[in-house]
Amino acid sequence: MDWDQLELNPRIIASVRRVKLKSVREALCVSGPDLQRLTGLSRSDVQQLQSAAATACRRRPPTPAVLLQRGECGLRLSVGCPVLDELLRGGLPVGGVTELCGESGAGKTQLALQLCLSVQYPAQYGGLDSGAVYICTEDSFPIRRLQQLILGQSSLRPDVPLDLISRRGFSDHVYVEHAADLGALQVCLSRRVPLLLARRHVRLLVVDSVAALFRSEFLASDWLERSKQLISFSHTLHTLSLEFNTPVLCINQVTDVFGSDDSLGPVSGAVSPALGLAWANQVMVRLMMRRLQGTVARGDQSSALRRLEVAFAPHLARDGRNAAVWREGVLGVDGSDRCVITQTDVL
Ligand SMILES: Nc1ncnc2c1ncn2[C@@H]1O[C@H](COP(=O)(O)OP(=O)(O)OP(=O)(O)O)[C@@H](O)[C@H]1O
Repeated sequence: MDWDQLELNPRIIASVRRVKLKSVREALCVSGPDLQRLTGLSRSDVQQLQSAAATACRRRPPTPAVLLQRGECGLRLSVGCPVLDELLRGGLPVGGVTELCGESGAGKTQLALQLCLSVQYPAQYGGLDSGAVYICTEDSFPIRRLQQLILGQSSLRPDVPLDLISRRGFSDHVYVEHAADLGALQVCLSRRVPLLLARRHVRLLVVDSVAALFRSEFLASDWLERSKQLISFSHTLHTLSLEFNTPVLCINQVTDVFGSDDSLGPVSGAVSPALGLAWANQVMVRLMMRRLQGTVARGDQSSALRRLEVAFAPHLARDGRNAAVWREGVLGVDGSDRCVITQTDVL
């Protein structure tokens, strides 16, 4: 950054130039009286100089609310399906943390893998022309399923020219990390992930899943320590997301909801995202994936019916779309005769 970029009186800039400080940042390493002595400026001139330099050097990422206000959250990462993109007004917001929660087998990992491929397309096809980093905390990375999804890209993405799909080395741009405990996660998020983001190798961060580590490492009585760690973890995610303009997707499990009288056991069919309010307050968008009582038929194939719902988001209505997991990926049920719902309780 050059001195001319600072909003300062040209007389002050001329004086500071004579001293030959290497950079604007260096001016902040010299005390006020020393700057006065070196430049011959008055105390108030030096104060103006220091505050202009500090403002210019401060890299405070704007909050999601500010980004939304400025319309900078407009950039989205497509999910790779028009029906689901329509629900999300284009896909995942690029600045902020999105949580995808749901019961086991709901299809969360399937959607996350699909996003790892979608991010690799150019912007005109809803991608960010970059790779993804996928942090596994619990299970091993589903490499076979990823390869199957790569082979299915031509069916999933009829909007993309075939030669563009076949030229992409999709699997070379998905960086897999394993973090078995909070210490390993911290190392990963503070060293390797920022490096991948800074070098523009990736522009999507997936954590699968957040609940696993925070559930296993803390006893119920450690709730205060757990909340502190959760807030510090989410702060790291927000900073990475906003500094590198990168969507962050956190997968989370759900827990059964118990009625007021615990002896009656869990309320049938009622679940709530794991990790409670301390975590819920840290995410910008919460999506929920559920398995419904029904199936979707397509030709001679059928699949269990699912539903992707917006639980909360600053820019989205609470709404949902029915979906299914196919060999080529997760697709919303689109009302055309391609998919027939044979039995369901929610439409
Ligand atoms: N090749 C495939 N073709 C069709 N459906 C598939 C295929 N592979 C997986 N599925 C569906 O995806 C489901 C698993 O989804 P996924 O692994 O995303 O669940 P999840 O929500 O991440 O669960 P968990 O929290 O246990 O990891 C399977 O039960 C199956 O219905």
